[in-house]
Amino acid sequence: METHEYALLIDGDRRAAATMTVENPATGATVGDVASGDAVDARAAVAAADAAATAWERTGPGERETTLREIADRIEAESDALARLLAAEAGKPLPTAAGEVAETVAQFRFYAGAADKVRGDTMPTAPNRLNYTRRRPYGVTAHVVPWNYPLLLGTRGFASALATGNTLAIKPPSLAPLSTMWVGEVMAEATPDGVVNVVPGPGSEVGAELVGNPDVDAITFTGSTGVGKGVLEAAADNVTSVDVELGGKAPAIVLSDADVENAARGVVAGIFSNAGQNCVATSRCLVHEDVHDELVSRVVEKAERIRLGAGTDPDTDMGPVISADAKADVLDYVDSAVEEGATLLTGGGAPDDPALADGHFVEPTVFDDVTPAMTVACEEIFGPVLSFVTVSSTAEAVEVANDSPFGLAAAVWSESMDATRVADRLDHGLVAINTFPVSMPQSPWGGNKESGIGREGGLEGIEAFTTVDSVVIEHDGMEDPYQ
Ligand SMILES: NC(=O)C1=CN([C@@H]2O[C@H](COP(=O)(O)OP(=O)(O)OC[C@H]3O[C@@H](n4cnc5c(N)ncnc54)[C@H](O)[C@@H]3O)[C@@H](O)[C@H]2O)C=CC1
Ligand SMILES: O=C(O)/C=C/C=C(\O)C(=O)O
Repeated sequence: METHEYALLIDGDRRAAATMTVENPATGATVGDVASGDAVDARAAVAAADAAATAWERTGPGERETTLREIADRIEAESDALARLLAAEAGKPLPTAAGEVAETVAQFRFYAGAADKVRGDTMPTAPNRLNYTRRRPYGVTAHVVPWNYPLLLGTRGFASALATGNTLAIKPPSLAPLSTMWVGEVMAEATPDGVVNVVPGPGSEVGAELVGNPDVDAITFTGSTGVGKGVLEAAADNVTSVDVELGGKAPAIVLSDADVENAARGVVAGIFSNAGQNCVATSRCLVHEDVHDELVSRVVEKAERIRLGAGTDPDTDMGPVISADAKADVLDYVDSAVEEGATLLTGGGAPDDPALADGHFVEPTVFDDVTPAMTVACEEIFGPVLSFVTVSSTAEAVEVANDSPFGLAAAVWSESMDATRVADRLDHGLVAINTFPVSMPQSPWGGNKESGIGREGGLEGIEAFTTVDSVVIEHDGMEDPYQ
């Protein structure tokens, strides 16, 4: 298979550095090599973005719209190859990778269309006075990107920041960095030098420098809650604007009047897509006792039909998890559930197929008899492990769903208005009814409580990357205040 090589991308230059090798988590085969930068490189990226900021802000929205459309067209033209690269480096099935590339293109087009719709307000104040607001880009924006949906999650920030006239310093994920490099190169080629800078490297060096650099004006970070709290502290030190999207423990609530087959499809897709490595993965299913048996049997039957394999194999339904460490963590959670008294219904280990022996595979795993206090019902697993918690009323389902430090996403299945009543009471930033949570370019995205601060996506992405200045005009001159 073709391999990919990427250098650091700073101020329009491709700069060499020590490299790190990227492996396919399904096979261990080398997918490519990427330069690994350090704090000095990250500072150079910020300096380049700072130097380019004023000129980029002063381009008209029409020019930025054209640029974003060019980027979208180019990614679309290369979408098959980019999807194959993403499938290889992240292990996700090709249709999932292709869907992520398609959404990347759609995000660039959405924000291209939004570039000339960044508006302010006029406010009534006093008879001879006009007060209006204008939105301005922050300036230099730092983007720390995760590996689970590097294109979808990265582009949400890249496209809205560029459309609103900001410049970018990007830290791709350390695992699966190559597709971010690809999109970074496309963006850099379409924009003046310094507008887009990309520095892969260790999070503790490159990421920490970007989020702690006083010349960065806004930060967007997606990743673990632990690292996210450190990012918030670094932002506080410099009083930098910051959005963080962190961990989750999404409840899938199935009420007694749900269409059980529809719910089973949604619960299975919600937990097993991307091998459960999804911050909105519906990893705890709060099922009403009246439909418990039917739902559980349908879910187990579907989980057992999922075909494991390499992302690049067209027969694959679910790929591996991202690394050997991730696999060990997921299997530790499985052990904890067994020790704490849950009933293992299917899966629970690595597959015994010798063809999968070189990959970090975990079987689709389903537990029943889970209580809300068990570790698997409380902590983010980031793997293909579903826990059934039985509830006996809608009120109990809402209480259990909200009793979590996380508040990112939830899903509700019901054929009645109970679905919207429940949605109304959930303290989660994203609620899906009769489907599972998915991202769309038009929709705001983000979490409550420890799942994050701020919203990106949709027109909220425009707000996330602009500051509001208020301008007051006195039409008839001032009275002398000292007379
Ligand atoms: N909300 C989400 O979508 C995601 C959640 N996670 C959660 O995090 C767990 C660990 O995954 P990781 O990729 O290791 O997440 P992480 O939080 O360690 O890393 C996320 C990104 O931050 C960077 N980073 C690391 N240390 C940093 C620092 N001090 N300052 C700035 N940036 C830094 C990393 O290089 C990476 O690009 C997962 O098992 C999952 O539970 C991970 C990825 C995405
Ligand atoms: O829309 C999807 O399929 C997945 C979206 C996942 C995220 O936004 C996330 O993990 O943060």
